[in-house]
Order: sequence, then structure tokens, then C-alpha cells
Amino acid sequence: MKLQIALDLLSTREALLLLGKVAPHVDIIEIGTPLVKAEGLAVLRAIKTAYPEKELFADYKTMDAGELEATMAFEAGADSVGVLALANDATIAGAVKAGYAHQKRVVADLIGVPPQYRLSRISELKDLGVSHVELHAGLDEQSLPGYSIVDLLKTISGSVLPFAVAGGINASTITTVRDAGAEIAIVGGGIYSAEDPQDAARRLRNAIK
Ligand SMILES: O=C(CO)[C@H](O)[C@H](O)COP(=O)(O)O
Repeated sequence: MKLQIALDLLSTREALLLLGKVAPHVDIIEIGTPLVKAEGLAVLRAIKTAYPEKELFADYKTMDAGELEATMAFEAGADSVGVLALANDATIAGAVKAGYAHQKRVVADLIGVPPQYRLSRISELKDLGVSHVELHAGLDEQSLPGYSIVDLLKTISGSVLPFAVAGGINASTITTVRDAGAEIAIVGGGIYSAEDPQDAARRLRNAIK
């Protein structure tokens, strides 16, 4: 299983400072939605220039104009881009078309898809040419009473596509995510909010070695 850091920060400077500490421990660098909203395409270019050997994921959460937004991200250096699974099929198909054109990856983010529809939506996404999905409890959902990553993981069992997982993963839950069959564990706050982000990233890496 790969480890992806979600840079849900507000400036390129903060992102580069954090990566200076944690990059050796992660496989994929995610430009988080707040960061790309704050800094635009320039942050993709800056991070890809600084870390050309790392896979770069742009968390666009695209809901419309799939081909255009995916193309923008790919041309700025992203290796993969996120489109919302809730988007219209035409949006998904547009993003997939851009992925083929650039030989890069489109990830459909299941955030907001009700649990009972997740598996059927994944089958439809597969038919649309999507190769990977993200099982995702967003920051707001995680803050609700009773949120449990174990319950979240139950809803992906039987997926016909490889999946990443995001939803407040930390060093004590990452092995559960791996054991559920995830291809990628995405960690944001578990690293950037830790007292010692370098140590947090190292412990996450060691847990899944
Ligand atoms: O996309 C996101 C929120 O919408 C986050 O990047 C994702 O949830 C990972 O962060 P965390 O580990 O803090 O949940």
C-alpha cells in the first residue's frame, strides 16, 4: 500500500516547508483542495519542480467541466487528478478522456455518495473508463459524532476498482486500511497537525512496511 500526504494547507511556502520534513516517507504528494484554491496552478508547478520523482495528485474535486479541469491539472504537472463521483457522467467521461490524452490517472472521489449506492456507482464509474476510486469521509463528516473508519471501510468491500482511502487516518488506523485492501492510504491531519510531522510520517510508513 502506498502512502499519500494530503497537503490541506494554505500556501506553497507552508507546503514546501512540510515536505522538507516528510517527503522521504511518502509515495504520493496531494495538493489539497484548500491549497489549490489558494494558490492555483502555480502550486502544482512548484511542487512538481521540487519533487519530480514523486507522484503528484491534484485534489480538484471536479464537479463540472471534467475535461477542462483535468487537462489544466495535468498540464501543470499533476500525475493524477480527482473528480467527484457524484458528478454527471459526462463530467466523469470528460476527465477520463483527458487522462487518456495525457497518459495520466483520474481518481473518482466517492465523498458524499451515500453508502448504499457506493458499489453500484463504482460499477458505473468502471464502465465510464475510471480506473481508480477514493473512499472518502471528508473533514466535516469525520467531525460528526459516531464517525468510524471501520464502518467506512465496510462500504467498499466488493469494489470492482482499486481504491484509495481518506478519512482521518492515523498511525493506529492505517493497518486496518491496508488490511481492507486499499491501494493507497491518504493522510492529511494525521501528519500536518501532528506535534512532530516528520515522526508522524515515519511512524505511518513503518506501520505499513
Ligand atoms: O480531501 C480531504 C478533505 O476533503 C482531505 O485531504 C482528506 O480527507 C485527507 O485528510 P485527513 O487525513 O485529514 O482526513
